[in-house]
Amino acid sequence: MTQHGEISDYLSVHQLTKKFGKFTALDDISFSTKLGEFLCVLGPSGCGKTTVLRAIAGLEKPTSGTIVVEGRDVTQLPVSRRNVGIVFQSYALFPNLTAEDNIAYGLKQRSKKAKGVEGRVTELLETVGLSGMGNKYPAQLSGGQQQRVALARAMAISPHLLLLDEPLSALDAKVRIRLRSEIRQLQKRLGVTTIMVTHDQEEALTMADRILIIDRGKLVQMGTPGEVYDKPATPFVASFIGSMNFITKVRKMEDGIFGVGEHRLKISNGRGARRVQNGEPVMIGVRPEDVMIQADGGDGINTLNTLVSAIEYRGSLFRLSLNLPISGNDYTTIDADVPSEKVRRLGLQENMHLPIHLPVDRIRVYAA
Ligand SMILES: Nc1ncnc2c1ncn2[C@@H]1O[C@H](COP(=O)(O)OP(=O)(O)OP(=O)(O)O)[C@@H](O)[C@H]1O
Repeated sequence: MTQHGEISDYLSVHQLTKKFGKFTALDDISFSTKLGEFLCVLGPSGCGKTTVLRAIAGLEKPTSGTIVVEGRDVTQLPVSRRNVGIVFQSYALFPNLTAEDNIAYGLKQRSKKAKGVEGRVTELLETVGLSGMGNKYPAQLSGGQQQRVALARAMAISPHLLLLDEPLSALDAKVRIRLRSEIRQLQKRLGVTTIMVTHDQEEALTMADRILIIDRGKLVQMGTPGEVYDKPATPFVASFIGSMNFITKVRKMEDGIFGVGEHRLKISNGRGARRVQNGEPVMIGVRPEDVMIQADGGDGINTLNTLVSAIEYRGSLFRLSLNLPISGNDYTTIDADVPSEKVRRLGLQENMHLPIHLPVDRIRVYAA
């Protein structure tokens, strides 16, 4: 490791802080990306995602911290000297220029020679699947087509870094899903290192090599989609990506054994469980799809008796709300996602008693 990350890192952001007056929008953010990687910056509205992207682009001057690209400190460089392609949420095309001219705009700015521009534009139109549509104006194109033009325009200058700020959020669901895979395939083919901002967890899970999760200006976790989903570092990450049941007032009894009222749960799930001391209060989390209904077995370990309080139809599955008595009149609610076929086969209904099983390796432990 060097001061600014691994030598092999393509981009590294080091202790990036951005203040707007007294308000800290980004607080000491450090991360790096490899060449050709697709990184998603994910978080709720106002958490600082766009500010991260703008700082990398050179549109926002950091209060402190450094941004290094290919070993070169670019923190003080203007956007024009950073070799980045940017696509924003709103298509931001010039309405009075055709698709072709929009794409050619950056090329012509860079080089006075018009030679070669035409060929490059034709190639880019083909790349984004708009061959033959170059002479249309933005108003004559659908939202998805306009965003493809914006993408072609960003890529026209062959940027080393592609920055996408919620490029799909203005599009309808079907187009969005199609463009997701188109952008990802294109990015892989061109091998351009890409950072995309999104507030859509599904978009991040399906597109990213790695996801960076920001909560109120702080980087809370960075990992592959599988890592952040299976091992969410904090309760915030756990409930922001997918859903998670939390059971509070849990105490560690001994290594691997936790007490919830009169119940004893066996938990073997990595560091979270080992870090806490015996007797310490903790909170545990289990995803609804990991709650097994008794018919799934479990040999009596982590078996809890619940009462079905509600059943909600969700198409391929049902979400069951289950009341779990903790002690005395105290109870907690656990959601379980059960395939529809199984709910029908077992004849599950409201007010039924239902034993459930919590798999030892699917329970997360968090500080109370
Ligand atoms: N120029 C500015 N002046 C003052 N405050 C700003 C400025 N730009 C951003 N902020 C504030 O910084 C915080 C982070 O803004 P940012 O746009 O990065 O959030 P975001 O995560 O991209 O949100 P969204 O998903 O809603 O676009 C917000 O609270 C915002 O109000």
